[in-house]
Amino acid sequence: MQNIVVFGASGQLGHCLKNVADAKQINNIIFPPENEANILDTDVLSNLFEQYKPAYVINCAAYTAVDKAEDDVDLARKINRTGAANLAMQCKEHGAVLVHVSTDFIFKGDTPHPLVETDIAEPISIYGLTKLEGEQDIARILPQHYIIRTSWLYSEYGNNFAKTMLKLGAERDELKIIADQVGTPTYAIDLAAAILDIITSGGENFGIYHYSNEGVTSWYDFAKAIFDIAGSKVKALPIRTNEYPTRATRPAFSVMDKAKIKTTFNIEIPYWRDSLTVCLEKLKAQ
Ligand SMILES: NC(=O)C1=CN([C@@H]2O[C@H](COP(=O)(O)OP(=O)(O)OC[C@H]3O[C@@H](n4cnc5c(N)ncnc54)[C@H](OP(=O)(O)O)[C@@H]3O)[C@@H](O)[C@H]2O)C=CC1
Ligand SMILES: Cc1cn([C@H]2C[C@H](O)[C@@H](COP(=O)(O)OP(=O)(O)O[C@H]3O[C@@H](C)C(=O)[C@@H](O)[C@H]3O)O2)c(=O)[nH]c1=O
Repeated sequence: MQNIVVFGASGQLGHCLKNVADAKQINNIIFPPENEANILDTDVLSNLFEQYKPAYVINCAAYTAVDKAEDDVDLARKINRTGAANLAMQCKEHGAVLVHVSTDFIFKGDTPHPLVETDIAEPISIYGLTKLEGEQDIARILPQHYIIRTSWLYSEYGNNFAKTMLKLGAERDELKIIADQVGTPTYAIDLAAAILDIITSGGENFGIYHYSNEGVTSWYDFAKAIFDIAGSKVKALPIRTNEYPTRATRPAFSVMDKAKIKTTFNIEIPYWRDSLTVCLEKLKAQ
């Protein structure tokens, strides 16, 4: 099999891809460090594509600070839109397939049903808008793409809600957590495994796919599960969105329908609480 190159290798999902690729003994996968693989530097990209001649490129590089993006629009757009477009152009020139990771935050969050890939995207934050622009540029430039929208990523790596809850839970007696934003957490290790399964299947079912863990929850219930499984004594109090003001607005409902990815690639998706248990066990063992 030809080379796979991962951009954004030091981030949360990049780490998980490395972990899963090692476990699956996939050896033809390259993880160049960010300082040697800036997706905004087209000369650097050109050299990397010449050097590794990838058949597949996985883009995990992104501006993911949702609140900060509201005041840092130019940089968020550069990384989430221009960076994604740069990779698509390089892929087009060098005959590579691009696997790009996107987000549930491209949706407004007001549908009465789990979101399917063809539902209208209507972002309500700068992060969501710039991620959508990235998707649209890729689709325009490169038909050979997989855009995988995921939600509420967490793992033992990087910064994420699960690790924040464990940290705050150890410092405080009680925590107020939003209970009226509903979605599905995704263990980044499960997503990494799904991405590598799609690539190694070698098919050409290009397009947009939704992937999260199975089930539905709120941030409050997610936090409660984290505390229960970890044995934390902290008291979690459910609150409404307006009781926890944030710079960016987040979707109230961003549960995604995964039928397309499951049937196309024959993927089995774990239930969110089962995967959370696995992750918390790994964190405990660290
Ligand atoms: N985290 C989440 O909850 C969710 C994430 N997603 C999407 O999943 C993908 C992976 O997210 P996740 O791993 O959590 O994100 P992280 O923030 O952990 O990782 C993003 C990585 O991108 C790197 N990066 C930023 N700018 C550039 C650049 N110009 N060139 C190369 N690399 C760059 C960052 O490096 P540095 O740290 O040095 O800036 C970082 O290593 C992203 O596309 C994100 O939008 C989707 C849904 C949920
Ligand atoms: C820390 C904290 C957060 N919250 C709320 C705020 C917010 O609505 C929700 C999650 O907060 P966070 O800031 O950790 O997560 P956030 O950065 O909003 O997570 C999002 O990240 C981007 C990258 C995505 O693509 C999304 O899918 C989603 O995972 O929990 C509380 O209610 N109480 C708290 O103590």
